[in-house]
Amino acid sequence: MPQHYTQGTIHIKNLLLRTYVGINPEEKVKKQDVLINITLRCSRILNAPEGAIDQTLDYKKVVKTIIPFVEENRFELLEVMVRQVLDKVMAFEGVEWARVEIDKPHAIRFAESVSIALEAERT
Ligand SMILES: Nc1nc2c(c(=O)[nH]1)N=C([C@H](O)[C@@H](O)COP(=O)(O)OP(=O)(O)OP(=O)(O)O)CN2
Repeated sequence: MPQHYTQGTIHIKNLLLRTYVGINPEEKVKKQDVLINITLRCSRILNAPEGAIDQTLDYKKVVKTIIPFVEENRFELLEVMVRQVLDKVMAFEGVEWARVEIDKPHAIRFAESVSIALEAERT
């Protein structure tokens, strides 16, 4: 007996990319690691028939959109990168809600990492 699935989320975990991010002069000439975690809610994944990739949200398309966007652009404020990545995720049809968190490892002396997270909901 099929269940009544209530909520489906896709988690893209620890996508490790390199890009220019920072306000300091040396950060504008040397790429740094950024670690991206994305959680998105999409009802299409609740009942997509087996093999019917066209009836769900293809998480590979999300990843393959984010990778070039992050690696081919330059960012100063981390929150601007988060907002712009979140906008890219929300642009996918079927995404109802999403959270993007981006870590900048070793951004601050004595701290393992600094991250900023933002969420958005389709209204
Ligand atoms: N909503 C879903 N989307 C996708 C699913 C899925 O099960 N549900 N599955 C896939 C693929 O199976 C993916 O997991 C593996 O695909 P692939 O090996 O092509 O991904 P890579 O990024 O490793 O491939 P590249 O060689 O780097 O292009 C996709 N979406």
